[in-house]
This record gives sequence, C-alpha cells and structure tokens, in this order.
Amino acid sequence: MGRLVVVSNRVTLPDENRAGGLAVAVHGALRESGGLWFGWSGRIDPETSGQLRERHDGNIHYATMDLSHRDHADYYDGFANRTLWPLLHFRMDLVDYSRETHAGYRRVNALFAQKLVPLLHTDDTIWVHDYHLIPMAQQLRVHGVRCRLGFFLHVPMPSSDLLAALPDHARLFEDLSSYDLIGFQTTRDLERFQDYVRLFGRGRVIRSGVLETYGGHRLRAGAFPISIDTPMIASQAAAAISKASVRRLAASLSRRALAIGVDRLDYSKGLPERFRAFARYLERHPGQRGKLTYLQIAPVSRSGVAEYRALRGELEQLAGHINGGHADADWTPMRYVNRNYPHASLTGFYRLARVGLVTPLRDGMNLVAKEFVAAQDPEDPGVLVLSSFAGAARELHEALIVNPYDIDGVADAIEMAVTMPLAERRERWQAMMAQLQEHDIVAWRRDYLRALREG
Ligand SMILES: O=P(O)(O)OC[C@H]1O[C@H](O[C@H]2O[C@H](CO)[C@@H](O)[C@H](O)[C@H]2O)[C@H](O)[C@@H](O)[C@@H]1O
Ligand SMILES: O=c1ccn([C@@H]2O[C@H](COP(=O)(O)OP(=O)(O)O)[C@@H](O)[C@H]2O)c(=O)[nH]1
Repeated sequence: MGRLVVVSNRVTLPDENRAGGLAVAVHGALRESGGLWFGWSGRIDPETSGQLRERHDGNIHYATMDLSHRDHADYYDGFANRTLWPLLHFRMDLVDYSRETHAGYRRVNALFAQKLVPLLHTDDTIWVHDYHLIPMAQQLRVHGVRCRLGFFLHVPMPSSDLLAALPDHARLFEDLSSYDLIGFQTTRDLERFQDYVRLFGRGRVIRSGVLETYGGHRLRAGAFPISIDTPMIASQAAAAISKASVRRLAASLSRRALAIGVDRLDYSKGLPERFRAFARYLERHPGQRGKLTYLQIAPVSRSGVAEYRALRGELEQLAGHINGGHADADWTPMRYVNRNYPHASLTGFYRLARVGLVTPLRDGMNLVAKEFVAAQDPEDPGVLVLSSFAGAARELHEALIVNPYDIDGVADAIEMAVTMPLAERRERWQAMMAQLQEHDIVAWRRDYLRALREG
C-alpha cells in the first residue's frame, strides 16, 4: 500500500500549539500511519513565500510553504474565510464575494498543486482537507497526477439554495468531480450536497453516495464523522489532574462547580448567545447564585477578518456586563480568557468541570464536545450541554441537546446539568463514551481511507 499524503490549508508542525479540530485530527491520523503532510506554514513572508520547507519528525514528513501578503489576504482572509466560511455556516448575511479574492483562491490552489507535484509518488493516496482547497484535485489532474484523490469537508454543507446564491457556484462545485471520494461529517451534509447536485449542479444522484456530475463523471460521496483519540484523551485527562495549571484552577474554584466552554473566537460558535444564556441562568435560578463559575476559553482566530474583530469587542462587553451585574465581593460568575491552552491542560480542565457548554449556531462536528466526554471521571462525570446544530449532536444523543437560539432553554439546561443526580450523569456519560470508544479517530481514518482506496 502506498503512502498517505495529507494536504490541508494549515499544517501544525511538531511542538506547535494551535487551536483547531482539523489539525488535531489530521495529526492523530498521520501519527498512526506515517506519511507526508503538505500545506501552508501559517506564516506570511514576502521574502520566502512560495519556497518549500521540509522537515521530518518520526514517521511524518512535513512540507510547508509561507504565503505572500496578497495571497494570504485573497485566499485565506478573503475567499476562504469571508466568502466560503459564512456561506457554509448558513450565514448568507456575512458572505462577501469578490472576483478578485476568488481569483486569489484559485491562484493559491494552483500554486499548492505545482509545489506538491514533485513530492508525489505514483502509488500515493492523496487526502485533501476542507473548503480552502476545493479546486486542488482539478489542479493536480492538470499536472497529470493519477493517484487516488479524496476530499473531506470539515464544515457543514448548507442547503442547496444557499450554495446556489454563490456567484460561479457551478464551477466551484464541478471542481469537486476531480476527486474520487468526497467525505462529509454527517448524513445530513451528504443529503444536502446531493440535493444541490440534483437541483442546481446539473448532475444526477444515481443512488445515495454515487453521483454523476455534468459531463458524465462519476464520483462517490459519504458521511465519515470525524472523532478523537478517545483512550488517549481519557488517560491524558486522568493524568492532567496533577498538572500545576489544573491544580491551580481547581483551587481557585473554592469548591464551586465549574462550567467550561472552549471555542475558537468565531461567530459560528454562538458565544454571544451562550453568554446571554448564562446570564439568564443566573436570573432565572437565583437559588444557584454563587454555586457555579463559568470559564470560557476563546483563543483569537482569523483576526484579519473584520467580523471576528467585531465579535471580540462584543464578547468583552458582554462578559464585563454579566460580571458587573452578578458578581459578589468573593465570586466572579464568569472568567473569559483569549489564550490558547495546550491540549494536555484542556483535558484536565474538562475533567474538573460539572458542565460542558458546546452551543454553536452551526458546526461541522465540534471535537471539543467529544473531548469533554472522553475526559470525564467515570465515577463522577460532568454533563454536556450540546447544540443540535453541531455535527456531534448526531452521535452524542445523551447530551442535553439544546437550540442555541433559545436563550431560556439553554439557561434551563445549565441548571439541569448542575443539579443532575449522579446516577443519571453516569448513565448518560456511559452511553456517550461507548459511542466514542467505537467511533474514534482510528475508525474515522480507517473508514475513509478504505472507501477511498477500495472504490
Ligand atoms: O485554521 P484556522 O482558520 O485557524 O481554523 C481552525 C479550523 O477550524 C475549522 O475546523 C473544522 O474542523 C473540525 C474538525 O473536523 C470540526 O470539528 C469543526 O466543526 C470545523 O469547524 C476549519 O474547518 C478548519 O479547516 C480549520 O483548520
Ligand atoms: O486553547 C485551545 C482551544 C482549543 N483547542 C483544540 O482545538 C480543537 C477545536 O476543534 P473543534 O472541532 O471543536 O472546532 P474548530 O476550532 O476546529 O472549529 C479541539 O481539539 C480543542 O481541544 C486547543 O488545543 N487549545
């Protein structure tokens, strides 16, 4: 069997610590099988842009490239994160389309393909990740690459009417037909894509999972829910309890219960709504006053995009307002932190928490939801409050499933989580943990690559 070559916008180099589920999951998959990981280094440097940097660590070969200011502005901040990201998260109101950034997106995809081709072997299996790189396969085919080529979309696939509102949508989605297999997070995403192919994409759904595009090309598509390294997170969390950062957090709570949220600072994560729901919980349940501290970790993300900067300002105001209105001399209801924490500390924080708050307005999967469950103490597990609009809700049925737009409903779910009897907490946790033990990161990688290689 040939090598695995992973291509993603962002490559996380050894010893780098960056928030983001894709990097965590891809790294886990590559560590297991070995192979090449190719993509952007995360650096913008006009002097070195376009130059390939290579490095080996264990069984992983890393090849990365810096970007120029213009490429970064057009491709990453522009078309990927100001056009595709809001579109794919059902936020038509935030979509900003320009032909210039669209051209930049195609230019960087072509550049990536050109740099990757000399590194390829004929029997490689190439696995391209996410919305940044939709045209990548088509570009590689132009260079004569005949390897099996798969694509995985980490974010939601929205309703077909939204996709069809994108100028030049047919060209973009026809580019997908150069892949052999397209993977989605959930069957809902797959179904919505099939609707698009039938209604607007000038193609045919031969049967679920087998499509014929305009021009008669056949390709396969399927749902492959991404997951976590469940046993690793469980043992990391148990060990993390003795880490200094985790002990300090535990001591600072003065025996109060902890609610935790961990999200990139992104409008898809529903943070303003969550903050309001926490305030509503304090108002609707005065008997709970002083019993729960809410820690929100929200590392800054995509700060080159105006909407993200505006969100940061809004959250600072809201957090200040909530604490100003509800704090006591000896208790601050919420702690709001923009730092990025290493995974090992986070798993210890999750284990300390009675409540995990995962309430995105839309999310492809949300690995934090899964990590929170895997990190719990089996004898005294915490409760997950989970948005029905996260991909993870398709699997974690025993969480308290909420509609993140229903502020009263989320407030009451927080109260229910805090007061839930131990027997019910254990029952819910065991069911979710069993799911995560069976469907872990190894299964995700195995199922996807088997489908890609065998198809
Ligand atoms: O690279 P960034 O721009 O800093 O963003 C980080 C990642 O965010 C998104 O993650 C998605 O993938 C997760 C794993 O499948 C999934 O759980 C989550 O729901 C998605 O939002 C983005 O799709 C990635 O490309 C970014 O690397
Ligand atoms: O300070 C932080 C915040 C988040 N994460 C990790 O970033 C990932 C976030 O993935 P998720 O799927 O929840 O959302 P995304 O950010 O990819 O949209 C998870 O593995 C988190 O543990 C981290 O390592 N440090």
